[in-house]
Amino acid sequence: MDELKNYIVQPAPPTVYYIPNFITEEEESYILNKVYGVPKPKWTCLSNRRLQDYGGIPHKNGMIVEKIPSWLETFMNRISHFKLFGDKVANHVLVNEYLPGQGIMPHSDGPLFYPTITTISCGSHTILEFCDSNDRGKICDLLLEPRSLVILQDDMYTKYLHSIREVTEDRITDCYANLKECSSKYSIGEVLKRKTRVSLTIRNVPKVCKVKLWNL
Ligand SMILES: O=C(O)CCC(=O)C(=O)O
Ligand SMILES: [Fe+2]
Repeated sequence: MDELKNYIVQPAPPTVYYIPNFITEEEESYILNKVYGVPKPKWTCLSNRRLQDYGGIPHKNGMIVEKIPSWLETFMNRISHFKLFGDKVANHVLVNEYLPGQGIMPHSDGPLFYPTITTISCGSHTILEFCDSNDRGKICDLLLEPRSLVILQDDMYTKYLHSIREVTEDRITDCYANLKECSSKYSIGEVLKRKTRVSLTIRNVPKVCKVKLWNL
């Protein structure tokens, strides 16, 4: 945790860490190859995005644990190293794919996860927006660059909702809370076109059940 203190995003409510270039370009291509190399049934298709679950499907009675491929474990270990999940390690990865114009409605990740979200972005930037859960008033926006890691905890997990707007481009404003932490230097007014973004959301599901499989 201590090594994260240089990455805290100050104008945002507690707590946001933003690490640009958390992975290299080679690792980004490697992740994209693995994500697109799965058999088609691995994808769950929703109306406005596709996703893949690794580690199991979180459930209130406990997640039935599934073996995670070793290529993903490499990145989970890199996250677990920060000790963000109490005395536990990451045990679940949600892969989301967004085409330009796709997004996700305001929501909170809820009680099935330890209240820390860590997300690696691949292939495109996006804008992650936060709003108040009562009046939907804007709290802040974060510019997530490709290859970055964002970590959300505390009020940013429990109190506010997060969302991604269904747009194909974003105009840079000085309102992005992490603009000065970004690796690229953007000019105000510049327009960034969204490409296909694949995000890896790496979390801990505290309640798991290991089913015993009998040989009948
Ligand atoms: O893709 C992202 O960065 C956010 C995904 C998300 O909020 C979720 O799946 O709960
Ligand atoms: Fe979420």
